[in-house]
Amino acid sequence: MARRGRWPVLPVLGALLAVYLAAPFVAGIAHLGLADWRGADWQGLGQATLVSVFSATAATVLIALGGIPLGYLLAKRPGPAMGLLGFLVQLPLALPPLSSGILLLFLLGYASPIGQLTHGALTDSLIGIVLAETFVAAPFLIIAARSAFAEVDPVLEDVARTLGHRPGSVFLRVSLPLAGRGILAGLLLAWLRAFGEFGATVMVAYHPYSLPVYTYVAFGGEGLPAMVPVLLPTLGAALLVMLAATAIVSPNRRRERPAETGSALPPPAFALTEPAAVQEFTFALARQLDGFSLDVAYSGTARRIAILGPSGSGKSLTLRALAGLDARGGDRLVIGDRIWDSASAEDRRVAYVPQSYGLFPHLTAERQLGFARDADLAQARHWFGTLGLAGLEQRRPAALSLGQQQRVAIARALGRPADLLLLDEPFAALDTPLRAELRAALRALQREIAATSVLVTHDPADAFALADDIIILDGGRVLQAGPVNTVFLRPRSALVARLLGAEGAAFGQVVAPDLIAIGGEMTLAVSGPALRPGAPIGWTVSADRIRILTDGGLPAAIIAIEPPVAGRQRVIIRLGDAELPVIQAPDEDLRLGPVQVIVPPGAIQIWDRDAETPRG
Ligand SMILES: Nc1ncnc2c1ncn2[C@@H]1O[C@H](COP(=O)(O)OP(=O)(O)OP(=O)(O)O)[C@@H](O)[C@H]1O
Repeated sequence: MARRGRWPVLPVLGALLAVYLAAPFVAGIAHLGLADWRGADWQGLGQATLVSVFSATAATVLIALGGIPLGYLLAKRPGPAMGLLGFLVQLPLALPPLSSGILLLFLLGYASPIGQLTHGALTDSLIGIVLAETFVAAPFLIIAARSAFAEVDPVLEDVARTLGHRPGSVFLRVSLPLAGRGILAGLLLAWLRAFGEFGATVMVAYHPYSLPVYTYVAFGGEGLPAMVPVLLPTLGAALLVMLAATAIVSPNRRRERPAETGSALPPPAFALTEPAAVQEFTFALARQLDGFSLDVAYSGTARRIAILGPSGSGKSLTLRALAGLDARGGDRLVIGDRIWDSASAEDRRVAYVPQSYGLFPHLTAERQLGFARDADLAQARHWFGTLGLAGLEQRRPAALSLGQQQRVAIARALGRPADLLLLDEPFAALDTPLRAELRAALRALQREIAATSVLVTHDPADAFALADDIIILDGGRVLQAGPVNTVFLRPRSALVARLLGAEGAAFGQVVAPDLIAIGGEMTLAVSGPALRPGAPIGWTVSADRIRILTDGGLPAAIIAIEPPVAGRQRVIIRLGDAELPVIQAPDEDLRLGPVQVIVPPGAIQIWDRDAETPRG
């Protein structure tokens, strides 16, 4: 369809408004020549300007003192009471300033109790101007501060707590710096609003003249020609503050470039150390949330534990509870000789690395390392170097690749005394080669540290590589826990087998403690704990562990061949009564029909169907 002849409506509408907004300034320039420069009352104008600059600055200081904490509370403590408070403190913004002035007179005027107590000092005085300006301008800062604090990622504040910082210190070292730009912009806006305040000021404090009141009086006495000199201080202040605001809110001029990932990583340099002493690790945690309840428990002596479960099963909640975040009464947490049942996050010796790594965007890697309240900089630097990060000390997180960010977070977490290393989905954001590289680095690290590590993952491969014990979660409950191998070979149910990566499931019966019948008069030798002869079982095999041969294996048949995807080919075989997927390298010679297969006993997962929970 022809588009010619169409009016660009949106640009025209925008341009019209822009022209209207700029036009008064142009008109003002035209009046410069007509202005009565000689007759101007420069002394009166100077005094009024001083009054306005002083009062706006004093009001802004008052607004900052109360408005920044108020903005923080409004952002971080949601609830009906805070909602009501937020509504109330924004009301002055909605009121015509004259009405605000009347309300202030009810409160502070001569006839009010406060007015009588202060002998009228709060009206018709410089203090009165400051109070009127504070009332009208405060919402600008409160709103800006609330939005700026709301944008601070709560994970960063959580991480700061696990690094030993109390709430006041978290506020000063994390929340305030990160919200700083928004707050500064709000302060500038509040100053401008206070500087230009007329309506409330004229009601509360007609004297001494502030600049807007002086302007009004001069206009009434001398008319428009006297106005050009009067406009100068106002325009000057507005220009200065606008320039400052633009400089504050404009994005970082200097953009650091993230370093390369993958093969550019220097190899980790771990030392070989003696295995750490065995210690007890026990926890029992319960949380009742809106629509989700968590009730998990574990007890063992493994030093490397993986929590595996599908999305939304409660893995991160469990990890947060172990870190002492959202601590509740009734928790049980024992590690070695330490009992942390009711210890807060600040007091637990945990190294917590959340899924997003939780690096503070305003700090260089070096300063992240020294951030913990009880940071041992030498130890943190040791981990920094060991994890192959040397040379990146002065980089901020934005200039680090994801893999590097993860390792900085681990070095920071371990750069202080820690008995428990908590890692939430450490590889979730990484591509496959980097994943493998960092998995190897983490494995080496686990050997070197004395801390017990708990790794949250939804990938069974992570659990096999990095855990001795595994806890399988679903719907906030533990489905099974125990040594990785045992849980793999003897999952409690088909669901557990599936969560451990099994794709198909078949039925059979135990013939001997290490032999199962799978239909078609076939039997399979299996490994793992002894089975109960006669028991009905479910069984499956990891799809990538079955080998298809032309000769020398068990008789089977290929019943489906799927096209190769990403260098892997999936076929379905029939073995006994079972139909199982097999994943292997693409093979052009594969045909439907009889084949032979090898099924390693250690790849066969078996569960007792009598004992299987109904959920499976
Ligand atoms: N503060 C909260 N209030 C209410 N429900 C919550 C809260 N935090 C988490 N949940 C709910 O608790 C459940 C478990 O969340 P959790 O983050 O622990 O899952 P997860 O197993 O880590 O999932 P994923 O693998 O997707 O990260 C989810 O249904 C989630 O919506």
